[in-house]
Amino acid sequence: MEVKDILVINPGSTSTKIAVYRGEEQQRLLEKNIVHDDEAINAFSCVAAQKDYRKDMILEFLQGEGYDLKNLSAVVGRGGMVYELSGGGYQVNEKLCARMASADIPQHASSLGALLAFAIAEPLETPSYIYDSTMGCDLLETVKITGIAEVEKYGATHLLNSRAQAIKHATSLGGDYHKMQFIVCHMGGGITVNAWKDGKVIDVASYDDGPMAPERSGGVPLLLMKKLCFDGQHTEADIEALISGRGGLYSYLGTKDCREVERRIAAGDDYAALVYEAMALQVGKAIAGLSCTLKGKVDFIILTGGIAHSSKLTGMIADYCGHIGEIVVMAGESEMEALAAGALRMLQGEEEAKEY
Ligand SMILES: Nc1ncnc2c1ncn2[C@@H]1O[C@H](COP(=O)(O)OP(=O)(O)OP(=O)(O)O)[C@@H](O)[C@H]1O
Ligand SMILES: CCCC(=O)O
Repeated sequence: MEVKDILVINPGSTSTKIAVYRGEEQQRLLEKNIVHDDEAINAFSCVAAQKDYRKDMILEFLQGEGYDLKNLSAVVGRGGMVYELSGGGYQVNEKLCARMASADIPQHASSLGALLAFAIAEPLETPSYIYDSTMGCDLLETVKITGIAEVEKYGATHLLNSRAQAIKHATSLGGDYHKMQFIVCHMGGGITVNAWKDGKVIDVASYDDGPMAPERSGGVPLLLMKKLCFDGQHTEADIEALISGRGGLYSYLGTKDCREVERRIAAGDDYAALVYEAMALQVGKAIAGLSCTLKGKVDFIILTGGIAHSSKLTGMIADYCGHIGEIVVMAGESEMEALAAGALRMLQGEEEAKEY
């Protein structure tokens, strides 16, 4: 089939990134990072309720650019927090949308990817997809055992960017990432670390059990968490915000911006230096833990995401875990290109679009 354009939608907690890629060459025609007003976002009762607000802003932008939606061959969104998904791509249908909007899954802006893609594509009778959902890991059965029989570990991670960077690095080595064993640590507002074998994520240190991050708590000793949960002062929403949104660096230093933390350290702020060192240590410990899942055979360790721009932090992490394998810094992310490339493969039948 002739591929015209692919609209890519990547919803984040504070912004919706969109881009239009043209044809098999994937030439980027348009792109925009729509930044949302904090107050507007906070006024919604849940993430799914933001769908029409964000959809209208996307359509307004495209209309303003004079873009004709009839040129779209597909719309692809970031995959969200549905536990049952595995890696790769899915066709979006009503059942998947209902699950992404359900209150039973963790609240995360990525779940809007399917809802927005479907809402825009459906009236155009155009296919919609998600690719590499945040929950699309293939955890080992042993990894799923938590220590409490009622609850099973799930794998929430930055799968999309991790796979994109791993493919890039493996290709630069002249290899196939399916045949390599490695660890990817994505460091943005949240930090997640994942272990890869046979082209799949088999273990994860996530934002609720892994390292602290600019706005995430990471794993906190359970008895201390129990105390906070039952102290009569914290609501469920407060606890959720401490885990994701107001935890991590923000909780200690009142900022989520690592550049600001580094400015404070340079100005002699010992407390900022202590907290930043703790974050580097926790990342190093997560990488070391995952090297155990890979039984010590680690071909490389990729540090990626916005914070990987900091040579200070990547140096501190390498200091803790450089003995485990070669550290490769790939700052930033390639999520938009990865979504477009996934959609193109599905449109062309090179990769199966799974059905939920
Ligand atoms: N040059 C730099 N040095 C240090 N930190 C940086 C630099 N550039 C960006 N950062 C930090 O990267 C973080 C944001 O990263 P990024 O933009 O990848 O996150 P995000 O997209 O908001 O979240 P996520 O990646 O978790 O979805 C911020 O803490 C920011 O301060
Ligand atoms: C859930 C994976 C991405 C994140 O931590 O935000």
